[in-house]
Amino acid sequence: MEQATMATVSDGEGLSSCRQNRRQPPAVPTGYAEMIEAVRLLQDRIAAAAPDEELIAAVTRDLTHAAELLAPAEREEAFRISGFSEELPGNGSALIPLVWDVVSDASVRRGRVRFGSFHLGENGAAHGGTIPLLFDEVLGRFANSDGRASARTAYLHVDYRSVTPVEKDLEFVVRFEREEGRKRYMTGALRDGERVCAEVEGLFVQLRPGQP
Ligand SMILES: CCCCCCCCCC(=O)SCCNC(=O)CCNC(=O)[C@H](O)C(C)(C)COP(=O)(O)OP(=O)(O)OC[C@H]1O[C@@H](n2cnc3c(N)ncnc32)[C@H](O)[C@@H]1OP(=O)(O)O
Repeated sequence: MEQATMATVSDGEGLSSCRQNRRQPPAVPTGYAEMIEAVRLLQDRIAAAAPDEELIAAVTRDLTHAAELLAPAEREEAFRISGFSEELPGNGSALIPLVWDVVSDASVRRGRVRFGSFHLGENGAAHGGTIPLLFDEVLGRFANSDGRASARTAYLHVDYRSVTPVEKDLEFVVRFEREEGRKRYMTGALRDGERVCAEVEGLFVQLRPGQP
């Protein structure tokens, strides 16, 4: 049985990774980032398409074939790559809106994000559920950074200030406000240029030893 090891991974910017309590994921194989990009593109194309029956049948056949190819490569969570690889845009998860250019110091983290057609709600605006998804990801990673023990989201309070456009590069900023015992208080904002799209306040609670 493959053995996982505990490890701390540097993110290359002098900040400790949030992985100190997790098993180190496998190295990212050549071409993996491109595969996830292809999944993102597929999600966006499916969301944007109104295909006819012939095209639906062809796409279903090819997707089923791709799923069959991947089946033998399934691994336990500790050995998976998608969603766990901080070196990849969006951590290699096609669920999370694409996040990149992330820079941070001890108390502020900034980056860019792009919601695709996959995340569309209506009228060019991102679905309301995708915005807490983004915030949970970027606040959660920051809350778990810098050598801290694992903490989980206790609450996220999201204020939708104006519409969040899809297919446009947006900016986010996240602040590590304070730490009180096991509680880590975070805030954040998502902007389209000068316009505030959404704001968030979140509490992350450090897990007790053995807490699931
Ligand atoms: C490399 C890693 C990268 C990770 C990035 C992604 C991060 C994504 C994070 C997530 O999405 S986690 C998944 C979503 N969250 C959950 O599934 C959490 C489910 N809930 C729980 O597991 C527990 O409720 C939780 C761990 C959050 C808290 O339970 P505990 O039993 O440990 O807390 P406890 O009752 O002892 O409370 C500890 C303190 O927190 C406070 N607290 C807990 N929940 C609260 C709440 N909801 N609102 C306000 N305060 C809260 C509580 O009042 C108390 O304050 P005091 O110390 O001052 O007394």
